Amino acid sequence: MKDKEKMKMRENEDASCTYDRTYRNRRVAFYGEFPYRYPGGHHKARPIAENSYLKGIANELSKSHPTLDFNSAMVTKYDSPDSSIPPHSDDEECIVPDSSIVTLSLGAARQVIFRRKLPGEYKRQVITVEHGQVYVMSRASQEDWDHSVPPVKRADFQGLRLSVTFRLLRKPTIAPPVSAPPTGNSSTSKTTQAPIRKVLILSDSKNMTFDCSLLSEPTVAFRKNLFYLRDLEQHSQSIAQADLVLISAGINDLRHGKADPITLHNHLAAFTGRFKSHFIFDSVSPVAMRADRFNGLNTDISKLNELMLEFSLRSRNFKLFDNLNFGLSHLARDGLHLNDSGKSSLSQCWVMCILIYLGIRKGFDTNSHDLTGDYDSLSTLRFNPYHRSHVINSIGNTLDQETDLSDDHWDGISNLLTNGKYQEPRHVDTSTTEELKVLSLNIRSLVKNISIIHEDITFYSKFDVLCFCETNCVAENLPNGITDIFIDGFHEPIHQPPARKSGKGGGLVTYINKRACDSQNIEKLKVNVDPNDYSGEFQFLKIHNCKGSNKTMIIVNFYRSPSKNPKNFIDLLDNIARGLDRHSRKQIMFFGDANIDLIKYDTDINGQNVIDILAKHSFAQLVSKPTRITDHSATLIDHVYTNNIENISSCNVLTYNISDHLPIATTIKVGNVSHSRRTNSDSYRYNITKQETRLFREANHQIFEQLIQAETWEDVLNTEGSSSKYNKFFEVYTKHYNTAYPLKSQRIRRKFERSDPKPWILPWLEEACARKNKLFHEKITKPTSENIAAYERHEKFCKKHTDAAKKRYYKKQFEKFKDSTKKQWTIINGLLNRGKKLTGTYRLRDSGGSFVSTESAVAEKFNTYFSGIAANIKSQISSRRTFDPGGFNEYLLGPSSQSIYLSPTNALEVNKTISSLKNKSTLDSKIEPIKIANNCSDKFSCTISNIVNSSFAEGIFPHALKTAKKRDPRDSDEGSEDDSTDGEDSDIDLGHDSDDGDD
Ligand SMILES: O=C(O)CCC(=O)C(=O)O
Ligand SMILES: [Fe+2]
Repeated sequence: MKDKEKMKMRENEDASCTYDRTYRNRRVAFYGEFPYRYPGGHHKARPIAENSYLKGIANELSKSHPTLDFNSAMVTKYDSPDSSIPPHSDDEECIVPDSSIVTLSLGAARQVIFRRKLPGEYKRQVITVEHGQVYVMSRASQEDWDHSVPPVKRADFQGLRLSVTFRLLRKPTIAPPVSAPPTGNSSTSKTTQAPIRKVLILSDSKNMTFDCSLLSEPTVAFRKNLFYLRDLEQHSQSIAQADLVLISAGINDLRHGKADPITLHNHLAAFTGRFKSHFIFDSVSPVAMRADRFNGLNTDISKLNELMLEFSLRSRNFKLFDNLNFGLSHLARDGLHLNDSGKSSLSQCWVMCILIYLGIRKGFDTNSHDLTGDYDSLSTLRFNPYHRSHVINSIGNTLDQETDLSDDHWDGISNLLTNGKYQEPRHVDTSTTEELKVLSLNIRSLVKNISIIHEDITFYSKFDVLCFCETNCVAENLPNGITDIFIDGFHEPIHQPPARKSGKGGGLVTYINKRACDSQNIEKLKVNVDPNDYSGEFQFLKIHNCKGSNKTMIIVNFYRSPSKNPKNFIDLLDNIARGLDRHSRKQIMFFGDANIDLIKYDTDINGQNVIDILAKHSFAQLVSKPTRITDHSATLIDHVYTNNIENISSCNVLTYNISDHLPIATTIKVGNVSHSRRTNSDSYRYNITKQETRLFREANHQIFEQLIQAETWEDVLNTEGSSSKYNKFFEVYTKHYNTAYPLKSQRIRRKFERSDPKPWILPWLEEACARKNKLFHEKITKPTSENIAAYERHEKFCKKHTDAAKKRYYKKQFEKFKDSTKKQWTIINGLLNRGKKLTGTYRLRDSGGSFVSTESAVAEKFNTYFSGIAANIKSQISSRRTFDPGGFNEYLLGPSSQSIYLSPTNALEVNKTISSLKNKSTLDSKIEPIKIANNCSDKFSCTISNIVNSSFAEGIFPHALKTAKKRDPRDSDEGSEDDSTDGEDSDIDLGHDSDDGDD
C-alpha cells in the first residue's frame, strides 16, 4: 500500500468511516457482504465499496496476495491509552473454516497478545505491530488461541491506532446462530428473526453501570435494585415478563437481616419455582477478614453458595453462577463493598454470564485466565504466579523470551509453592549436616524479644541462620553492647543499625550457628549498593564451607520500610541482582520484608515488578502464604528469593507467635560434603537431651569423701615429671569421682517438657503453653471465630499464670537470699538476661577499660601484648640510660615491678585457692563438682602442691592444663576425642561476666 494512501486514511478516518458500534474503549466500523455477529456485537451487511479507502486497501491486498480471499473488513479505532480489545477468539461459525483472518495495523504501534488457551498448555506470545504491518491468523487456530490488544499506560501511549481486519464470511442460511435459550419460547428460535431476550438484573450493587450494549441486539436488559432477597416478591411482575433474571444479592440478608442460609435458600427455591423465567444467581462473594473478624459472615456466605449450587443442580430454571473471580482486590476499604474495579469486573461478569446463558458465548473454560484466585478463606490464599495457568503469567512470558530455563524449572517452583504450608514450630526438624536451615522473621524489636529467644533456644537452635529484620536495635546503645543480643550456640551476630538515625523502624541482625561454619568462614560481601541509598536496607554475607561442604552460600538479609518508595527499592534490587550475576554459580538467598503484598500480585504493579525483575535474574520467590495476619488483613510481605530452586527442600511459614509477622523456615540442601575434612557439624549438633546424668546426694558425697580419705596418692607422688604427675592425679581423682557419682540414665521427658525448663514453669503450665501454641497454629490455618476466640482465651490464661509463677519464683529466691547482695545481683542479672553464660564468647578489658569481645579482637590484644613485651622493656631501659650508664645489666638486676618470680606453694595455699573457687559459685547446679572438691580438698592439697612445685622446678606447665578447658568433670570420661575443635568451645573465661555488679 502506498504511504500516501495510508496517511490519507489516517487523516480522514473519521470523515470516511462510519462507525456502527461503540464499545467502552474502542469504536468499530464494519463493511461486508454478509452480516457479522460475535459475542457482544452484531453488524448488518454493508458494501466495502462504500468506503473508498478500504476498497483501495482491499484491492491492493487481493492483488499482492491472490490466495487470500475475504468479503468483509472491520475497522477498529484505538484512540486512548485504555482503548483495548479483551482476550477473545474469532471463532464464530460464520467465518469460513479454512480461511485466514488478516489484520492490517495503521498508526501507533500496539501490542497484540496471543495466549494458548487449552487447559494445561498455557503459553503466551506478545507481538508489537507497527504502522503498515500485517498479521495473519488462521480461522482454525482460533480454537486453541485467543488474542487481545491490551490497554497501555498513559505514559506509553503513542497515539491513535486503527486496525483493519479482513475475514471471509459465510452467507447466513438460517437465523443467526444463537442457540435456543431453554425457555418456553425455544420453539420460535429457528425462525429467521431471532427472538428478543428480555433480561432483568436484580442487584444490590448501587451505582453500578451495566453496559447493556455489550449484549447483542436481540437482547434487552433492564435492572432494578434489590436490597434484600426476601423482597423478591416486590418485583414479581417484572420477573414474570423476563426471559432471564439475574439475581445478585444476598449479602444484606445475611448481614443486616440476620437471615440464616437455609431459610434464604428455601425462600429462593420456592419463589423461583413459581416462574417460567430462568434465573441465574450470582454467588455471594466473601468479604475481607477486616469486615468479618470472627468469620461468621464468610461462613454463612459459603454455606449459602453451597446450598444454591446444590439447588442449581436439581432445578429446572435456576443456575448458580459461581463468581470465583471476586477477591479482596475488588473490595473497597471497608472490605465489604465493591470498589470501582470490582464494579466494572462485576458488570463484565454479568455480561458474560448472560451471554453464556443465552448460548451466544461458550461457557467458561474451567481453566479460564479471566478468573483469578479464590479468596474465600485464608487457607486458600496463595501466591503462585509461576503456575502456568496463572492469569498474569508474565513469568511465562519472561520464560519464552528472555531466559532459556525450561518449563520444568518453573513447574519446580510452582510445585514448591504449592507444597508450602503453615507449620507448627514443634514440627520443624533440627537441620541435618546436609542442609542449611534458615529462619527469617520481621521481629519488630530484637531487644524486646531477646529474652523470648533465650527461653525458646531449643527452637532457634534448630536453625543454622537467623535473619531478623526490623530489629530496631543499635548495639552500641545497649547497656552491655552487642553482648546483650548474643544467642547461645551462635557466632557473634552481624548487626546493622536501622538506616534512620532514631534507631527506629528498621535494622538487620543475622546470626549464624556455630555448627554452620567457623567464624572465619563468615565474610561480608561487597556489592554495588550505595550506602547512602536508603530505598531499602541490606546485609550481604558469604558463608564459606557451609556445613562442612565445599560450598559458599550468599545470604542477603533485607528490609524495606513502608515509607520508602517501592519503585526505587525494586530498581535497587534489580541493580543488586545484576551485581550478583557473577556469583550465579553459588546459591544466593534473599530473606526479608519487602512490604509488598504478593497476595495482591494480580492487581499490584509493585508485586508484579518485583517478581518479574528478579525472575529476569533467575530468582524465584518461595513463600506462598500470608506471613502477616491481623484481625483485618492477611498479607504476604515477607519474601524469600533464590537463584537455584533445585537445592530448596522446603519453604514454610511457621505458626510461631513472637511479633506481628510469622517466621519463615527455608531449608536449603548443601549436600556434597567434602569428606577430606571432618565436619564439625555433628559435634555442634544441639544436644537437647543428655541421656545420662549424675546424682549429687548426701550419700554420694559420703562415698566420695571416704574414697578420697583412703587415697594415699602414692601413684601420683611416685610418677616422674609434672605433666605425667598431673595426668595421674586427674586419673585417680576421676576414678573416685565416677565411683561416687556414677552416671545414671535420665528419666524420659514428659510430652511437652522443655529441654531447657524455666524453674518457674510447672508441668501443667508447660502443657497449657503447648496447647496455646497449637491453638495459634489453628487460628492461623483455620481462622474461624471459635478458633480465634479459643486461642485468645488460652493465651491470656497462659500469660497470666506464667507471669504469676515467675513472680512467685523470684519472690521466693529473693527471700532465700535476702542476706546476700551478690546472689541477689545474680538473680537480677538473670532476670535481665545479663551475665548469662555465653559459650564461646570472650570479653577482655583493655588497659583503657573498654571491652573487646570478638575472638579476633581478643587474639589481637594478646598478640600485641606478648609481642610487645621485649620492646617495652627495651624502651624502659633506653629511657633510663640517660641517667643510668649501667644500662640493662643494672636494670635487670634491680627490683622491677615488671618482673615476675615463682615461689613454691604449699598445701595451705592450695586449700585456700580451692576454697576461693567457691566465691565464683552461682545458682547454677553445675557448680556441684567444685563444692565437692572443696569439701575434701585438705585430703589432696598436698598432692597438688607437689605437682605444682615440680612443675615450677622443671619450668614445665602440665600439658593437660594448656588447653585450659573449663570442663565439667562429669564429662571427663568422654575422653579427648575432640582436640580438633580449635577452641570453638574452649572457654578460657576472660572475665566476661565481670558485670555481675559487685565482683
Ligand atoms: O486490532 C487488532 O489488532 C485486533 C482486532 C481484533 O482482534 C478483532 O477485531 O477481532
Ligand atoms: Fe479478533
